[in-house]
Amino acid sequence: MDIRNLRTGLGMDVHAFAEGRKLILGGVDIPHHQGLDGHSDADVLAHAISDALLGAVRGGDIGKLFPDTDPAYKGADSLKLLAEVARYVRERGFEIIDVDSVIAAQAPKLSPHRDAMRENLARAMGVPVENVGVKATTTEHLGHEGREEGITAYATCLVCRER
Ligand SMILES: Nc1ccn([C@@H]2O[C@H](COP(=O)(O)O)[C@@H](O)[C@H]2O)c(=O)n1
Ligand SMILES: C[C@@]1(CO)OP(=O)(O)OP(=O)(O)OC[C@H]1O
Repeated sequence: MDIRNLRTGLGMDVHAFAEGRKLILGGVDIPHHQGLDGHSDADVLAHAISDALLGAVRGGDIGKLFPDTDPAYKGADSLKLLAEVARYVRERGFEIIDVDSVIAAQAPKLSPHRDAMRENLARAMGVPVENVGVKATTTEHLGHEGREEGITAYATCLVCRER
């Protein structure tokens, strides 16, 4: 492998909490008194990872591929969008090597769901689960996450151009 073919990507996304919505993170339906608002299922983690991958291949961003004005994506399963992004990355000649992420959420406690999220994300991207990291942190009650107004997710990835 020629290291000059390596590319990194960085993604972040924020969604606000809303009553009467499900909380879907990494494709896991997490029990909570409120969920995240959005045009899609508002899976902020899947969106941040999608943007990291798109950034690494200079492929724009999730809103370019899946406009939030398009009724086709109303209530969309973001794991399916992530799988489409992974296919797009491969079509552009890149292999997905590694993905890491962190979710900033004051509540709920996310660590019990970590491995289920990793497995869903890995399956969607077609990579081994060992190559997908998910972490969680509170923001010590600071900012919109700390006030439980919303959740932020950050992701990085490493890809390699194969052809
Ligand atoms: N929503 C969250 C936030 C954090 N965790 C876990 O707790 C650990 C400590 O968090 P601090 O913000 O106090 O540093 C963190 O490392 C996570 O393991 C969590 O599960 N869910
Ligand atoms: C995923 C998409 C799909 O319409 O929907 P949203 O749930 O609005 O999520 P956001 O991260 O705000 O924008 C990306 C959109 O492409």
